[in-house]
Amino acid sequence: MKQRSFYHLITPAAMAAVDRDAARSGIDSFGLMQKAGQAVCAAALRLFPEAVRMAVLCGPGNNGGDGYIAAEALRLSGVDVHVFHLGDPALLKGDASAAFLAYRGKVRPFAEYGPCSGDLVIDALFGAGLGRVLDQPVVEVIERINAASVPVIAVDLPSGLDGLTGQPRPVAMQACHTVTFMARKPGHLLMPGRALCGTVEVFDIGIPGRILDAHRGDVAINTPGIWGGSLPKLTGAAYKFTRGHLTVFSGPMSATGAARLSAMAGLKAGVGLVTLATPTEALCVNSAQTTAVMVKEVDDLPALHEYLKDKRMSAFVLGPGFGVGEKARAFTLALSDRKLVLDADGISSFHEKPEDLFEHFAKNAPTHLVMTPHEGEFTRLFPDLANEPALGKVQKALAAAKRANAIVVYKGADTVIASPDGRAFINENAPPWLATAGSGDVLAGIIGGLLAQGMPAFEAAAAGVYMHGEAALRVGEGLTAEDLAAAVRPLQMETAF
Ligand SMILES: NC(=O)C1=CN([C@@H]2O[C@H](COP(=O)(O)OP(=O)(O)OC[C@H]3O[C@@H](n4cnc5c(N)ncnc54)[C@H](OP(=O)(O)O)[C@@H]3O)[C@@H](O)[C@H]2O)[C@@H](O)CC1
Ligand SMILES: [K+]
Repeated sequence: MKQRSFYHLITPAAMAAVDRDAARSGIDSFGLMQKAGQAVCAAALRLFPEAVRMAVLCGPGNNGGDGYIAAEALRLSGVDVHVFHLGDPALLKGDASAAFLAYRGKVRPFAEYGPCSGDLVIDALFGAGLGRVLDQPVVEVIERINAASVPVIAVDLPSGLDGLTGQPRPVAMQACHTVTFMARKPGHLLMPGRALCGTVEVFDIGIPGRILDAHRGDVAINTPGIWGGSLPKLTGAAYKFTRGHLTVFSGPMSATGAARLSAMAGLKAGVGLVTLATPTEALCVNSAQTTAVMVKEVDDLPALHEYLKDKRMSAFVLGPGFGVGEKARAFTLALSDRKLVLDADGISSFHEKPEDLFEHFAKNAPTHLVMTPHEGEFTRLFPDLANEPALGKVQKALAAAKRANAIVVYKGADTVIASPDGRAFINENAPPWLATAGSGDVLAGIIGGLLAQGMPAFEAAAAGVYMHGEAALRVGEGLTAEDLAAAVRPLQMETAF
């Protein structure tokens, strides 16, 4: 697929390999550095023409080299440039050394830099080559710059930010703008990295696409450009039974709202029929509150087995408001050969023995289980992964997906959708106001609706997360989960570019 490479992210390690291959293929690596530094200069002049002085902080590697190129270009533009070097500039090697020699201004030791009002900081300390936790003196300067709130333009990555995990090591520069090269890295999208980068500009320094493609992994931005072709298609011959039948399990009398939100969202996502499977005690309240959604009593396991005899029931959502406990476990396991979205209480019910869940779904190939844990639920089911500081959110979600043989939607401002086959997407279209009570119930319903219409599980989960973000953007700030469910729309192929 031609456009595929555009959406893929590149890890810092892969970028280093790209760098090596570019040099081997005869591309002038100093020329790349010059273009990178010039792009940083252009961003500084464009965004901060009023800066009183520009302080360029240069580190010991090629990120520092970009800083020297930018500094010289700024100096030639008449800017009052002050360069501070971390370490001994005489130790610079290769292109970075050449960039240092090309700079015609004065260089002072890093420790002499103190932020002043009117400064613009150009942060060229560390980029993709950050290999360990920062030393204390560097930590202190970064903290001082962050506390002074002077604007910072970061070269490639805010220094201290791990480009793979999006985590600070242990602190990172707070940038208002980041200029990166050729492609974003996972750390530009994952939190808190995304917030530390400010706006991210991807500048093309001219590395051929074939070299980038050779090193791209399986992590991409969650966008219709990748999975749009798998979206349900409405044909003239469609009628309600050909558009799938979603079942959402309701909780007891006192907790029915969550399941109704899921049911409504599933319907809005385009599924032909939605049934709320409800305990008898909640029948009246569910019947009184639904119109397009049908209601059916399913009280216990025998009733569920009876219900499942109808093979037209194409997908299920279990968890929102359902209640944690034995009934949730038994219902989930009874659904192990069906397409299932397991959310909320459905996930938490396996807190004590997650292996029971994993074993029952282990043989499905390809998987048709989608789990949608938020941070707390993820920790309940995968405590070892959640508490492993060396792993980023993508690696955690991928490891969980493999262990559970499930699509894992690890929710948050930077929701990661991971597949047991090693593919992962990072979502970026969710506005902050999406973090509201009931929002997760709506998401589970959308994904269930897409599963019921025949979309493969990974693509359904990714598209569901994207449509959830779109619905929140459509409603705007101050949304409630009811507004959100009502604003869900099937994604049209025209918008799936
Ligand atoms: N990709 C491309 O095609 C292009 C890439 N370009 C640019 O190159 C950048 C990557 O350059 P890079 O590989 O030299 O890494 P960089 O970030 O400068 O750091 C490495 C240095 O830091 C050191 N060091 C590491 N961690 C440390 C710590 N915690 N505390 C202290 N020191 C630490 C490390 O030391 P060492 O580990 O070797 O002892 C080494 O000296 C990339 O971000 C982009 O800006 C552009 O020029 C255009 C073309
Ligand atoms: K940097």
